[in-house]
Amino acid sequence: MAAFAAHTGAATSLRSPSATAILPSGGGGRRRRRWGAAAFRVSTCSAAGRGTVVIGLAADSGCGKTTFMRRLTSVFGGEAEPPRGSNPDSNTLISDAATVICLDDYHSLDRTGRKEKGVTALHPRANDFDLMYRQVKAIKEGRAVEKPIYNHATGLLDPPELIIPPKILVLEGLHPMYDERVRGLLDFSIYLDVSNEVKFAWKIQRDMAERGHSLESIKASIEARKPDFDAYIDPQKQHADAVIEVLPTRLIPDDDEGKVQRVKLIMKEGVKHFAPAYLFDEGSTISWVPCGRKLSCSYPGIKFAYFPDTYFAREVSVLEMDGKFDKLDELIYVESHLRNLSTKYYREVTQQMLKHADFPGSNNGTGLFQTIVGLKIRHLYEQIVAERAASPALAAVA
Ligand SMILES: Nc1ncnc2c1ncn2[C@@H]1O[C@H](COP(=O)(O)OP(=O)(O)OP(=O)(O)O)[C@@H](O)[C@H]1O
Ligand SMILES: O=C(CO)[C@H](O)[C@H](O)COP(=O)(O)O
Repeated sequence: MAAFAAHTGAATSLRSPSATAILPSGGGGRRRRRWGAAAFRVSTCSAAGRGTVVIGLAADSGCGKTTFMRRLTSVFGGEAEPPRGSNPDSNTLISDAATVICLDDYHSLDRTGRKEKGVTALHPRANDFDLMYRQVKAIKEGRAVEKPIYNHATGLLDPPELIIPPKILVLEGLHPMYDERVRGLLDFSIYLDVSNEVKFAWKIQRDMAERGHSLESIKASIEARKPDFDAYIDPQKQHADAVIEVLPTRLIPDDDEGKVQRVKLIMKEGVKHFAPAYLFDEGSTISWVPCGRKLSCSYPGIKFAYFPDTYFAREVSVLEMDGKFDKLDELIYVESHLRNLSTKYYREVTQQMLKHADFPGSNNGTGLFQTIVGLKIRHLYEQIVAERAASPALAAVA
């Protein structure tokens, strides 16, 4: 418990590991829980010292957040693993530099509570934004917190786990940009915008094949969530610094198989420490078919585009890829035509993609753009650290 004592500091929201605490309400009422030291895992991440850099990743369930997180933590080095020796149903992932927390842990209503009150997990009433704000702020300021755990296996709120401030904290989930106070703590934010058609295809693939759900129940669950998705989740994309949009292909007329996707990386201009990647010539409008002698393409081929645009009245740069790669090692040909990738060495994008060739989306724009955003976040993190090192006053207020 030495590490715990060292990090608790003055956070008023912190509780002693053996104390009784009031947790966010579940099952319709406030619940009292008692927990012991065995429930906690002391993170191997060292405290950031100069303040944690906080990244937000928003998307609906089943839109690829976990896959993106695995790509992102890999860019920083080391495998992301669940906390060791703690709750096996923890949603947290810890790697050398980053800790990823899932915002489902801030559900204030458990599964029964939501059913009783007739709200979905996407509704703000089912989530404790006050606690989310207090805890993210504490971590950003270098103080450990005891974060609740929402157990997806049981649908209950479990005893909390200790989160020690890492160098990089990633908030992944339904609502990282919903609450203005939490949004204000983010150093960078991403929204994964998967179109209904594609979302449906992915859900069917996962929930039917891996979770044994029926087609009807998947359709019903998507329909039931849609009003709250439209009201509370989707609008967050206007606040994101980068949006990865996944759409049906335009290369196959009336495609109904959903195996090929058109993916857009929408990058806000003017974001500190974030210079959008581009194709050939910054600020131009470009359409590029790389298939030919240097890139193998089977039907329906590959088409790239790059252009300036506006998104929610903000200036953005857009990179677009429609189609899929046949041979991932040939990706170097595409990589060598992209600029401002924030790579540290030749072929880094290609290497990252090859390293995770078994991840979903590795042969298309989802994997490529997630990898590029991962590199951009590493660059942003390094810039923030360098800036704080150069200006101790900045570090103090971070
Ligand atoms: N880029 C992709 N291309 C194809 N399928 C994908 C892609 N990303 C995710 N999927 C599919 O969607 C499923 C969900 O992906 P993932 O677990 O990364 O999403 P998630 O947002 O973390 O989901 P949840 O919030 O429900 O845990 C995967 O099992 C996979 O079938
Ligand atoms: O939208 C979700 C985010 O992952 C889940 O549906 C929500 O967290 C509720 O989880 P469960 O369905 O396991 O009770």
